[in-house]
Amino acid sequence: MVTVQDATARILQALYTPRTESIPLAQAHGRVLAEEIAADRDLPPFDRATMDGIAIAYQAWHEGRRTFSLEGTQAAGMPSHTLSHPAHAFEVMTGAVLPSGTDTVVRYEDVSIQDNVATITVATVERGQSIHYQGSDARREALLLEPGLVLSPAEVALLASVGKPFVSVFAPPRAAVVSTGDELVDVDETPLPHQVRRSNGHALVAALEALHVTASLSHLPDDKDVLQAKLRGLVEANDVIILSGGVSKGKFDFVPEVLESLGVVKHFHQVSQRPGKPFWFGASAGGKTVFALPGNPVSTFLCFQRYVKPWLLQSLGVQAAPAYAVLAVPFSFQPRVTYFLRVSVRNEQGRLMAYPDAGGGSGDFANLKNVTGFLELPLEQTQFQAGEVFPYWPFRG
Ligand SMILES: Nc1nc2c(c(=O)[nH]1)N[C@H]1C(S)=C(S)[C@@H](COP(=O)(O)OP(=O)(O)OC[C@H]3O[C@@H](n4cnc5c(N)ncnc54)[C@H](O)[C@@H]3O)O[C@H]1N2
Ligand code: MOO
Ligand SMILES: [Mg+2]
Repeated sequence: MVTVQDATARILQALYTPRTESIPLAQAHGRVLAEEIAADRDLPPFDRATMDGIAIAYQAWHEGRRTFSLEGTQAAGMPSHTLSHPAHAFEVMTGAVLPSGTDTVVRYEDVSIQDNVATITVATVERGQSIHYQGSDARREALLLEPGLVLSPAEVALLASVGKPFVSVFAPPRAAVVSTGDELVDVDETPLPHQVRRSNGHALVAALEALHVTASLSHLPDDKDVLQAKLRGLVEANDVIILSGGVSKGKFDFVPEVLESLGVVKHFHQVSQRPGKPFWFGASAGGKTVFALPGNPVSTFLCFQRYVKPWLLQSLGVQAAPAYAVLAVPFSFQPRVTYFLRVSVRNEQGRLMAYPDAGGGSGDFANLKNVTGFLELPLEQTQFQAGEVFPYWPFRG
């Protein structure tokens, strides 16, 4: 038996090394960047007018000039015009290059124009106003993005602006989800009175999909020989296998011994936690990682969120900040194990307040629909006060 902390440390020592792949920008959202992205030009690439109005030479204003003959219009997308006389001005549009010879933009609202002469109608004009200067956001060749970043729409914009129609991202691992159990039938089957429909595998595949990992799904019986034959092939063909069921003390819980017979070395079996105590974790010499999660549905689900997801993210170099929430009401829990309390978290004036809805044990997965995640209550404590802050493992959003 290991603690949650030991289990976490051992899992995070067994990261896999992802391959990289080049994907179109349109598919980049949510993927993890695998290359450094530098500015290919200054950002912005030229002195850019930020208001529609007129561009003047400030010195003329400073010397008392208020009326300016207009030489023409500098539209966005046109090469820079040049002012021929400091007492003149250009009309200039937002997004246009500042005409050379000018250094200040006065917006239309502060100007009146008649007979091609603009008169400034406000009392103050600052030198350089309403200009977004070349290179003021980033210089050419400046590092903008680093590997390990989960690409949001904001970075998609940046990638587009530096001319990246394709981007290098970390490829997801080849992943297989395997549920086990003779009592379980498929979703589209009608269970006999002693059977139940299997759900864990579907939940795991969906949870992986949310992380851009497409996993195969299979179901195996509680039969040592079948498990051995099928798991051998799955371990060979994948980087990570996530099993559910067959890891506890039952007469038909063959998963750990079968995995070891296939050369998957046990890193731990059993964690001092609830739910999910019978969790088994191992890796093969060939760098294959196996999470054998306890079959009770809430245990399977919790172990994925608490262990598999961080393993995957860290393998991709993602530095995910831990989340915390405030226990909203007192709670007590007796055995000295880490307790993952089901909670519904609400943001109350900027504080994430966690309201327990513990449910009816680790078989009660219907209750997961009421909650937003798990609060990790440490094994050192049995009484937990309202207002105490604990790690929080959300599974929504
Ligand atoms: N003598 C002991 N018995 C048990 C212990 C123990 O320490 N000593 N631990 C209990 C705990 S905690 C858990 S969790 C379960 C884990 O058992 P297994 O990993 O061996 O899982 P199974 O026995 O195969 O199944 C348990 C339970 O979950 C249901 N299940 C499994 N897979 C699915 C699925 N894909 N979809 C829906 N439901 C599933 C299964 O029908 C069982 O009801 O062991 C305790 N026993
Ligand atoms: O993990 Mo078990 O599900 O604690 O009951
Ligand atoms: Mg069992």
